[in-house]
Amino acid sequence: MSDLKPADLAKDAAARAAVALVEPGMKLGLGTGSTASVFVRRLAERVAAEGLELRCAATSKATADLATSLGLKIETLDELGWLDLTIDGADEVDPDLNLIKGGGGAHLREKIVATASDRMVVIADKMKVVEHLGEFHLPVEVVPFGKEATKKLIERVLDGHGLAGRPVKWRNGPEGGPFLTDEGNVILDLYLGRIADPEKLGRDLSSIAGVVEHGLFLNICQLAIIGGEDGSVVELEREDIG
Ligand SMILES: O=C[C@H](O)[C@H](O)[C@H](O)COP(=O)(O)O
Repeated sequence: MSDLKPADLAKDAAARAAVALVEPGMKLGLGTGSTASVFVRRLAERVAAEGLELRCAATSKATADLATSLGLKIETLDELGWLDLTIDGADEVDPDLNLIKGGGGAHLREKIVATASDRMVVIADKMKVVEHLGEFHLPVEVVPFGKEATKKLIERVLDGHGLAGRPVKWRNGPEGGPFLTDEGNVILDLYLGRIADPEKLGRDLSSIAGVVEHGLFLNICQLAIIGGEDGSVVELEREDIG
């Protein structure tokens, strides 16, 4: 991967460090997005070079397609049952290793896979590390049926969090129509700014019937590998916190 742009070097540094965590025989969850894709490429290189025996589940059709094209065999999460390790990217990482995910709309499957794993490790470039979650929009996956009523209920939740009037926008797909997730749902992006109480916001959003899943990943990630453009990596562990 000598043709990497400088901005991708940080992702590659984090991905390479994550590949070193993979052990023979592991059941592995593969994340979604540009950083997770670099990891999948590096993993495929190691598997080819070492003949590593692994079993992998993907968090999206896109990742499954990429992995398969690189010679990795993808099985369903149900076939694997439980995973040893999931490696994924993130849109924001806070000092407690809480995350915003779903910039690519894959956070539902990503959360199912991450929480069915003994360990979730996030790989990211330095730009993703924030003091407080919320500068990146918060994606919420919503069932299409009655979506405008669900939007009203979400706005009511935001009022209760002192976030009244913050923009909320249905995400569009590449063709201009609504973005559809792998599960056939739509995404409402919440442009909130600083989220003062992510735990409560997450609970309140999850209590709405039409909400399938939000992009707050709280107390799920155990390790964040943060890459720098100079190829350096910094590891932040959950045990280090507090
Ligand atoms: O839905 C997408 C995922 O949550 C991604 O892992 C996240 O958006 C980060 O993506 P990227 O590595 O492309 O910045």
